[in-house]
Amino acid sequence: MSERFGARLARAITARGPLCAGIDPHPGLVAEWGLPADASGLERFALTAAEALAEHVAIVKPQSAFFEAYGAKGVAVLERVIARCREAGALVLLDVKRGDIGSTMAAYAEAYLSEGAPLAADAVTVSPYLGVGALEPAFATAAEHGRGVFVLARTSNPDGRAVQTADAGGISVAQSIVDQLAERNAGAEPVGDVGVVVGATNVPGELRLAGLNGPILAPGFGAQGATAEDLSAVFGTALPAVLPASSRDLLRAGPDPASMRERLRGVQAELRRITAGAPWGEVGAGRPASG
Ligand SMILES: O=c1ccn([C@@H]2O[C@H](COP(=O)(O)O)[C@@H](O)[C@H]2O)c(=O)[nH]1
Repeated sequence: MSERFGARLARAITARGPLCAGIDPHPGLVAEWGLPADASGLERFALTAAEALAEHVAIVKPQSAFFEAYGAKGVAVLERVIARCREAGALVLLDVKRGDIGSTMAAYAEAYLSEGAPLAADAVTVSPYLGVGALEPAFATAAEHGRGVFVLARTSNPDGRAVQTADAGGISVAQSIVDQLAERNAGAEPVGDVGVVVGATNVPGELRLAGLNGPILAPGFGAQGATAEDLSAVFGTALPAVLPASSRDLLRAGPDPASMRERLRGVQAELRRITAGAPWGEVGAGRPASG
């Protein structure tokens, strides 16, 4: 069996910091970069971003939707972007937000998490709307191949609030997802292989995350308005397990790679300031994690 994802992630973050750089080739950004609205423009955009950023971050998150929009050619570009990021020593978290009944989930797991699959990444995002149990094939395939899974819990968009904060027997739906995943990660060192997605735009104190023993992907940082201070406030003592994710804020500095790297360095400096050198992954067990 390959080395576990949680161990690989912790090592990468210790070397390069916790920022997760997103590659989201929004059509508007592709146009702003002066590139054509076709698969060749998509490829120039995504590979330029990968070359500028991937060497300097622990983890890169391509957003699959923007590649799928170009059909088979776009998916072929995505394969090349995954390969390029991994060559640069970054882990790749493919943002696909898949979720289905278990038998279909097994096919998604093969597509994204099995060895040798054309779109295999180091980790993927999944949706628990069909039940955390339905995601079992993804957890199993990920574990078998040293890969990870990030489950949506409390997303960064305002529309997520109603369903995710609904009552699930005395706790919120989001908290029940976190708690179920915490059981899976129990005892893993330095952290488990199953993470959650919790937006940096959320209200401090809404979730108890300290017991998760897994990584927390925090989109909403940057273009959606959350700042480094918000990360501190929202995640509290769980901050050492957080991977702040930022896409447009970095990509808007392009197409010049040096300008993108300069923006990246600025964001990384901000993150060092709020984490004050605390080792990544060491969350105070049993303490309230946020708020
Ligand atoms: O709750 C969520 C889950 C995923 N995302 C994704 O993250 C990036 C954010 O991009 P920015 O440009 O930094 O806003 C994007 O791919 C989303 O699909 C999220 O925003 N919130």
